[in-house]
Amino acid sequence: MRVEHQIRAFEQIFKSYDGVQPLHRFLFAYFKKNKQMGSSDRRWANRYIYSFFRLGKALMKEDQLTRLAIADFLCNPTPGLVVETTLPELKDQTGLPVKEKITLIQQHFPAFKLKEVFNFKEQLSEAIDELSFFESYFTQPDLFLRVKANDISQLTKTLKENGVEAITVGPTTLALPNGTRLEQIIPDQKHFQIQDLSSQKTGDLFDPQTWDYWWDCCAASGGKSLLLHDLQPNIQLLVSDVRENSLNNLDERFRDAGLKKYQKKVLDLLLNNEVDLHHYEFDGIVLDAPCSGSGTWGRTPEMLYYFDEHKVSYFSKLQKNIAANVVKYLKDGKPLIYITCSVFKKENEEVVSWLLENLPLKLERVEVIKGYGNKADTMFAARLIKADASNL
Ligand SMILES: C[S@@+](CC[C@H](N)C(=O)[O-])C[C@H]1O[C@@H](n2cnc3c(N)ncnc32)[C@H](O)[C@@H]1O
Repeated sequence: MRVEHQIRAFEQIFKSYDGVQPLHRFLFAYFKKNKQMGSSDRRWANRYIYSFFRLGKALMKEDQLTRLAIADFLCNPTPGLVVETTLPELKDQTGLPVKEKITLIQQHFPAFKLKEVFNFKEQLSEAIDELSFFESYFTQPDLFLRVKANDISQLTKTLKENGVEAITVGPTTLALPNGTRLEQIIPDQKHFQIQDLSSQKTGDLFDPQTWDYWWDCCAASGGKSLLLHDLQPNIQLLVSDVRENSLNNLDERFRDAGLKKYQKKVLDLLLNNEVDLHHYEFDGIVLDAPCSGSGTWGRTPEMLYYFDEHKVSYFSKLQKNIAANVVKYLKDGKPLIYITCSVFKKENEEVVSWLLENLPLKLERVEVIKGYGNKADTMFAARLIKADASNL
């Protein structure tokens, strides 16, 4: 029977996946190896495994098939065969809003606790509304584009002609349904950047001035540098990262965006970099720090199941050490922009408190950028100004 076939495919994937690599990468290799799976098999397997992880650790005492049916019910507006056969009493309710579906699940399964979807003891950052945040896991986040204001209407039109409804969420931001195959519609991606809405909003704290010299010190492939450059094209930039291969992807993106004045270095910011940096003094530093990524798990829900909470303390220590090593290259009176895509207090407010206590910094602005109401990631950003230590 078809439903049994779907369930077997789901079970085999679940059994062979151990959470070590990102699920999308694992599935890519898995489908390549299991060529007997047709496109419909792959689509259903994808839907089931992602929905399953979105349930986090809720109702762990229920059997796996019941949990799969509950997850599929909560995450999808149309019924799958698993819901039809395992929870037939709910199969006509799949089109209801998520909130109402949660209430139905609570009625059928009184042991269901929303907070077990995000089952971590670490405290969340204070500004986060827990229930809305937990609920957001049942909705797949959107795909966001950052577009030049002049290009937004043409891009919206092209997308529409190709059957994609883009929503304008700001003067330079479009939201698209996740899974939109952009590269097939617009192969030349020179006129926009794929960047989450909350990540775009971190730019509100940058405020770069003409001819400033900024350092994007954990640059990866340069998302924040491109944002800086769009805010103020006349700046000079140093971009660095510990991973050389991530920096390799950046040249083409920068060229396409017209970002020419930059220097690139591979630097491990846990080490002493005096030899490389002794003559540098920056007008601004963006520290987009390595973190748990817990604000982005709506896109990688496997983490709700596999994340090892002990890593939060590890990241917190790393963040403090990196910050301490970069602040010495900042001019007095100039900003350090500390950013994480974490929702944990230990990586956010607690790191900022530590920075204020231990480094010559004053807090100018701090914000939890809540993406859960906008189908976006949740991020944390603080703007800290370097003060002459004698004035503190
Ligand atoms: C959150 S990601 C940066 C994302 C990037 N800024 C963007 O906008 O796409 C954090 C980066 O920190 C880098 N990183 C981790 N440990 C580091 C270290 N010890 N020194 C320098 N960079 C490090 C990682 O390689 C990773 O690329």
